[in-house]
Amino acid sequence: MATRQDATPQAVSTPGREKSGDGADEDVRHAAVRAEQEYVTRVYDRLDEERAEAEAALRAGPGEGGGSAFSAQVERTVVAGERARRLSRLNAVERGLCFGRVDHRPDGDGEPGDTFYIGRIGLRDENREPLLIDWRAPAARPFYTATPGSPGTLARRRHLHLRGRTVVGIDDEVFDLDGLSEDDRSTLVGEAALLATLRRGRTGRMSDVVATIQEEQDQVIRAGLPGILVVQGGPGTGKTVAALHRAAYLLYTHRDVLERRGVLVVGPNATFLRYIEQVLPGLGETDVALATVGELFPGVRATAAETPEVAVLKGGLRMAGLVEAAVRDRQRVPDGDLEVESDGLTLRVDHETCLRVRDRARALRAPHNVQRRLFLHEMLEALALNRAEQYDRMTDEPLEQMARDGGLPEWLQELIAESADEPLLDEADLRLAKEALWHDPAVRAALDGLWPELTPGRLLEELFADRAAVGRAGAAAGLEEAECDLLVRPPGGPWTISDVPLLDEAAELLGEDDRAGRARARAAAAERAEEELYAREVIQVTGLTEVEGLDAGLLAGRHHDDGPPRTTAERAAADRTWVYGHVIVDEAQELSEMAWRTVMRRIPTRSLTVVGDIAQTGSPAGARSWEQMLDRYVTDGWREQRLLVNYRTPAAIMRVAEDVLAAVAPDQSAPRAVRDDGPPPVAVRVPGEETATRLRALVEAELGEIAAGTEGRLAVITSAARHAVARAALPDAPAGATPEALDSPVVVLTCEEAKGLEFDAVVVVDPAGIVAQSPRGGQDLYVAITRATRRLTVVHDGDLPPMLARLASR
Ligand SMILES: Nc1ncnc2c1ncn2[C@@H]1O[C@H](COP(=O)(O)OP(=O)(O)OP(=O)(O)O)[C@@H](O)[C@H]1O
Repeated sequence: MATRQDATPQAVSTPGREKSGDGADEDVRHAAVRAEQEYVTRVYDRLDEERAEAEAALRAGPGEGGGSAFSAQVERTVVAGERARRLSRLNAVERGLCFGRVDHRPDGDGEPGDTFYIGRIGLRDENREPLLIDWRAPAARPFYTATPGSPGTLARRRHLHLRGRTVVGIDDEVFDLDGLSEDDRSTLVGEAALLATLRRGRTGRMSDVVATIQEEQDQVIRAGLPGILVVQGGPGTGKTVAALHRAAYLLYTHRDVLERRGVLVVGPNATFLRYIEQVLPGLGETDVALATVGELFPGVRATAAETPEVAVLKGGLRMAGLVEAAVRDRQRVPDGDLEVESDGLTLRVDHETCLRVRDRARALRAPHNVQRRLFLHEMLEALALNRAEQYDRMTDEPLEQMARDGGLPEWLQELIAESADEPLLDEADLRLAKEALWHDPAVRAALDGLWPELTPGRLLEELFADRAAVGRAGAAAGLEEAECDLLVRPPGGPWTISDVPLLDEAAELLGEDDRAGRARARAAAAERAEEELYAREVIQVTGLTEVEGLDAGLLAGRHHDDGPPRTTAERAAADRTWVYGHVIVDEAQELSEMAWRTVMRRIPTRSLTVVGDIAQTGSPAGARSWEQMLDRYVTDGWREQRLLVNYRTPAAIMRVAEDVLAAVAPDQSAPRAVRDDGPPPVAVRVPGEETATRLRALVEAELGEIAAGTEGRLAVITSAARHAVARAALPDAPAGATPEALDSPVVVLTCEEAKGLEFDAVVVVDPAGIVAQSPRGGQDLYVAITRATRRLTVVHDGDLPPMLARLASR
């Protein structure tokens, strides 16, 4: 495990050279920057050439090639897609293209050591010599892993700071002074690259940290693909950032598998996904599907939450039993015989036969909608036979009477006796009879009533609207009566996040209904034609537009609202049964047991990265331990990697957070803060009736502090009780998980909505209310406090909760 020293690079400078302001030192710095500028200019020139080549290739279109018309079409589509993706990657890496350099020690034979430049993508010069090493390549690894204690073969690591294409600073860490050439030794400069990065103002979007990845994070990023890797770490330890870099790294190293199967990142809410979505293109990757749990069921976008009681109930594993029982409850037999009026006859199937047919259908190891086909066939057969018997009787009875009365000639009597042993209907007659019955609305309604074709939506909607049905299924699943009451609701309401795993469960048990199957077949047929069209569009768009102006989203096909899906990620997101190559779950502590079932269905290979912090669990249905959630899915366990250093929150604020954590989860420990800057956090007592005016003034003042010369962001994080007051006080600030929330200088959020985000200044309103509303007594307050990167103010009415005693009052 990395120590703090391991995780924080130590700037080592040549004695006498580290002080700025020294004229000789400035000369050295300028000379070094000039030399690096020359190299960086070469790298950008190469990038421009590659872009021009990629653009020209896309414009020219693929060659004719041999093969059938269809295979040529497929080939053209694939080639155009590849080229479009390449161009989109080249466009996405413009900012900070080259950010590092490593100098290896000379080898034993006195040969000078290798020097490599590290960047967002790999580039080669015209002689195919490496100009820039992709950050994910093995040759780049020492850039991230070398520490003063174990430098490996590195003599020096250099960070390059770029503004646009200009080198504006360099920062050296020397591991072996003797390993550097005389020239290199004379141009050493030092500056803390990491801390400089961490002090940047927040922009409302997460940025990548590819230039300053720390050793313990690097272990997460480059861990092997198979199995479950749990990344447990306190707030601000870079879990999200490491997980996203891991997605990019895995796509680079296992491209063959992952490009075909895709990578899914599951996040806590839509705002969070917007917050992180820019990171991957910056890392040269665009092939990742992002979704919340509420979006894992295609066609549903659930955002509404349940009350805590219902969320706990619907999140528990007993719901799997409930859904199963609800499905069985829709496989019925009449209390007595089945009787259906058809064509003037009362057709009848006796109760025993109904039971037998139902049991035979149930015994089929198939989902409900498939079992239904067997049920229908056998019931139609029973009805057809009954109808034939009735017709038979109608003709036979008068004849028999006539025979008894002696009114039939002998030859006719013999014929009747001979036909008595023959089946009433031969195979062809039976088929026709079943078909005819199936077209009779009365028969169809009767059979549909016994074993309906169900969609997951219909099953659950009808279940929750029917207290008696909930009671029957609930009893089978071990629910109390009061719990059944909680589940009942009128039909027609929106799906909630907790419903999504139940819909998924139902879909598994129901199987595809015919309509969905037909729609899918149509979509598949349309898809081929559409892909061809897409390729043509891309070429056309490129022909018409400057390459810089191309929408990377379009080229990558990530987001568009019309037409069938285009990329692997999009196809995967539209297909409930899609099996991903790897799944990353962020803020994973929030997932319920039922949500885990849904996620695990998407990844039967169990190649997962699970990222979270048990100490931050806010959802009442969320995890109390990783064992609770994961053990049942693996036989040979899972690996855990802990991140222990907080890169976000300054030490003074973290001390307050530690007190909160000690009070609410004494068994958990907070991460160590790497930053020790910023003013001390404060508490401001504001009587309830003055909250609106004072909050407005306070926010103004805070904005003045953080926005000076930067693009600072501020969040007001409130208890549910004070949310409306805060919104009224700040009418111009967006509230909640809206798209504008990330772009606005001020936003009003609940603790739940603030999950995973960060802001330069945080104003926490009503800490006592937040503690009271946390299902486990204060985790929400811990989350709220640790969103701050620079300033924290806590606004309270009555007494401060004792866990905040450390705050200075203002
Ligand atoms: N190696 C690094 N270099 C620069 N910045 C970093 C590094 N690691 C993390 N950070 C920054 O620290 C902040 C916190 O990172 P991140 O959001 O990934 O943490 P987290 O562990 O997911 O936090 P939480 O659990 O609170 O959501 C981000 O601004 C991130 O860019």
